[in-house]
Amino acid sequence: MDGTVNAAAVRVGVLGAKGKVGQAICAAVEAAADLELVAEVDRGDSLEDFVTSRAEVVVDFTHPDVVMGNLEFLIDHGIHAVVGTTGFDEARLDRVRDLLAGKPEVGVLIAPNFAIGAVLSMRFAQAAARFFESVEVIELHHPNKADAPSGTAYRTAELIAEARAAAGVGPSPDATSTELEGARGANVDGVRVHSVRLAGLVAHQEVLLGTQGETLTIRHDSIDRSSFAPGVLLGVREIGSRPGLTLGIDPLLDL
Ligand SMILES: NC(=O)C1=CN([C@@H]2O[C@H](COP(=O)(O)OP(=O)(O)OC[C@H]3O[C@@H](n4cnc5c(N)ncnc54)[C@H](OP(=O)(O)O)[C@@H]3O)[C@@H](O)[C@H]2O)C=CC1
Ligand SMILES: O=C(O)C1=N[C@H](C(=O)O)C[C@H](O)C1
Repeated sequence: MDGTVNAAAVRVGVLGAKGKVGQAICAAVEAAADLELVAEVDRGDSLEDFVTSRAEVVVDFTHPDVVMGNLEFLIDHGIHAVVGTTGFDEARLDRVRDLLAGKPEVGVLIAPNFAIGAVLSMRFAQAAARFFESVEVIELHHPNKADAPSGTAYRTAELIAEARAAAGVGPSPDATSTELEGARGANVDGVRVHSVRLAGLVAHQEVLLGTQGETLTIRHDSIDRSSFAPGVLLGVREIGSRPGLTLGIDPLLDL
């Protein structure tokens, strides 16, 4: 919002603009010559700001409790959405599909992780999953994170489980017969997912795979929230030509 006018620039709004990721996205949009930051909305502001500012695409990094209402508003007003906020299960995705059915020209991109390394690490884990007897996921985040496990870990576990099922690989061996509740983590489609919350961290994940005489660790670290910006900007540039629901940035990267 520096007053420079580029008539061809995509008009971008940010929801959760004062949040940790929202601030990084606002800075990245402002630095991009082909994008114009036209609205910054946070708690207490009105979603109508996106209408009055004629935003074409809105980026949402808010909270799982409010993101569905935001999407309802944006789709209803014909505004494309790029969503990083977590908390999307199948029921929520179906609801978004229903909303889009009434506005077929609108595009919504929902991605559990916009960092290129995280996207690749999920792919690597998916590819490796069928070759190892055992697999567990450990995600490590800053202590202000609202949800556990992370959306990325949840999706990683789903992809691993799908790959193992398709290859006919059985469950990871585990002889545990007594345990303190929670000691073995959450069970996502048969894959154990462990959540660490630690001051000083940003967003990190390890996929541990093990089989006879060897282990493989696939680790990704977002050491700064700017890691999410290139993927988000790619989504902002592309979503106008991708009506309907797009899940993950993989198709935008030709993965
Ligand atoms: N897909 C991805 O690549 C990534 C996804 N995320 C996800 O993004 C989300 C946000 O993360 P993060 O930035 O760390 O969280 P923050 O809490 O730092 O930021 C969220 C912001 O949204 C604001 N907010 C809350 N409710 C509303 C509302 N109804 N309308 C407008 N603004 C609102 C918050 O205000 P207040 O502080 O007053 O509550 C806050 O400023 C999380 O779900 C997180 O998991 C995070 C990183 C990467
Ligand atoms: O809350 C965060 O910080 C992050 N949330 C996303 C998730 O839940 O996977 C993406 C990344 O891990 C950072």
